[in-house]
Amino acid sequence: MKIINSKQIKEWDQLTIKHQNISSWDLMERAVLKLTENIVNDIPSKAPIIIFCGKGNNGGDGLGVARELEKLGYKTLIYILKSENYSEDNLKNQQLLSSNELHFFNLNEELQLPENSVIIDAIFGIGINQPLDDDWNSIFNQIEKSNPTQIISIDLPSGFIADLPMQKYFPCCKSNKTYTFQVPKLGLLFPENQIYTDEFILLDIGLEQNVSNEFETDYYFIQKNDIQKFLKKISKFSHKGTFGHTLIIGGSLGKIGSIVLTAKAALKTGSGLVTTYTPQCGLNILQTNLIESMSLVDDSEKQIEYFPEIKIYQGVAVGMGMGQHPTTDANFINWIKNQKQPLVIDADALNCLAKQKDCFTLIPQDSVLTPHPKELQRLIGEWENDFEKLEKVKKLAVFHQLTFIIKGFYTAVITSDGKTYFNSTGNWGMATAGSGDTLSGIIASLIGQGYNSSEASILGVYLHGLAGDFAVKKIHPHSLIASNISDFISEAYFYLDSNF
Ligand SMILES: NC(=O)C1=CN([C@@H]2O[C@H](COP(=O)(O)OP(=O)(O)OC[C@H]3O[C@@H](n4cnc5c(N)ncnc54)[C@H](O)[C@@H]3O)[C@@H](O)[C@H]2O)[C@@H](O)CC1
Ligand SMILES: Nc1ncnc2c1ncn2[C@@H]1O[C@H](COP(=O)(O)OP(=O)(O)O)[C@@H](O)[C@H]1O
Ligand SMILES: [K+]
Repeated sequence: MKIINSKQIKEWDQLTIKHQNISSWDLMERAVLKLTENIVNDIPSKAPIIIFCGKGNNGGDGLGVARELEKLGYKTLIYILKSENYSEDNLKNQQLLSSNELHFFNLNEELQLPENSVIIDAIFGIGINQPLDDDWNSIFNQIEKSNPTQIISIDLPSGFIADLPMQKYFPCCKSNKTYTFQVPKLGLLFPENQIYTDEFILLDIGLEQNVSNEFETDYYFIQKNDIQKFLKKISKFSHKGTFGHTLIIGGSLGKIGSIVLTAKAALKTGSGLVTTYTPQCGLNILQTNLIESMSLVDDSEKQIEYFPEIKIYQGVAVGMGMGQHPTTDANFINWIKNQKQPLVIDADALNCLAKQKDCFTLIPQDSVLTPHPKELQRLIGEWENDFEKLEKVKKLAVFHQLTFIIKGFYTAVITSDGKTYFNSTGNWGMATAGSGDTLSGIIASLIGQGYNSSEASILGVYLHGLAGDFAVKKIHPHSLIASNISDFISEAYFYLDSNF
């Protein structure tokens, strides 16, 4: 699914109105019904509800929801911003409510807000592209002080600017949940913006799909149907060779577990053969814990000193648990600069590269780098905000023809053609030791199975998160450990095979 900016969404609304031969009111009514249908599941039937409405169409949505909730027997208190210029559909919605139900407010007013209410925030949506006046802080503070049981935002937390960096001092309503229409808004996907809403939920309001080609973007949100489109078909004549031979290079004394995890993930993702290359201390551990894998060992007991020939392998991952012994570091650099085939580069291999000047020139084209935020910062230096981070990485990806995976919630895959794919699967239970090692194994396996680096990264990140999501249905997120993720890759595949 494409992620487009606020201006494009407004154009999309207009094109939908034209192509579907409906009015803007009809579209708002669709939004209102979808919102109500969802919001009623969030609200206990007796809960006091306060709906804050602005003067534009976001306020119009809020007023419409108030009307529908009242029809269902809920009691609502409606506050609407006093204004001279309401949007047409906002006014029409006001007229459908009796005037004594509407409380008009000014920014400098003390409001009478009952405590422990559910607040619906429909003041601003995608209609703002600059920060709100500081005066808004008084309203947002009063909302917060009233101890609401939950705050639900419509389309965006009011004051949130979706397409530009937010500054902590910009006034903004902070909510527990945001129902956002049709497509995710870019800023909602950034880790630095998690303070504005705990989660967002997409609501499909039937914007015209036939016109979505009109909108150019470099940003995508990856869901099941996107992934299904590029899954390879399997022939019944397939054999071990079809699914590739994956090599996992890494480990050091005390960190062999990371290689067990990576190799297990590669096997569970479907590699035909998996070989590991570790220092000697890894041999017994691997041969005992993962009998399906084959082991090669370095001459050295505790850390890798000589890196292997990799030509016969179709997928190669390097760096997990490798440590940063000076000999390992020096020989890794000598080795990598002579490689021609794409590698999945993780953990200590990234840390080692980060110590080199112009490190990206040493990496074979089409390689995949999988840094977590700290590793990324070592590689590219500081960034001011997440927009700048993405721009920095995009430039490097295009210039050096690499794929970067920035890990976290909504992991971002930045490909060598400058596009960014945000992942929609995964959960906090996956913030556990070795979860990244598992991801590297999945991606190396997919490259071994013939996916190109971008496809393997997008699919791998999705599969990893999905396996984690299936895992937490059976295992509490606190108790989830990395090897559990691999155990649920099978469930993830079943789900992708299905059409529901
Ligand atoms: N037909 C449509 O176009 C649909 C629109 N929808 C809703 O409409 C919203 C967009 O509506 P609007 O375009 O009216 O925008 P908003 O309702 O988000 O805000 C617009 C109002 O805010 C004022 N404003 C803008 N920047 C400001 C600032 N920095 N400080 C103070 N005031 C500012 C504008 O003057 C205008 O009155 C969406 O977020 C969504 O909730 C939905 O009903 C779906 C259909
Ligand atoms: N809160 C979260 N939500 C979703 N995924 C997460 C979350 N926290 C971590 N992850 C995922 O878990 C993995 C952690 O990787 P990493 O930090 O490299 O772990 P390790 O070094 O222990 O293997 C990444 O794929 C990341 O996207
Ligand atoms: K809002």
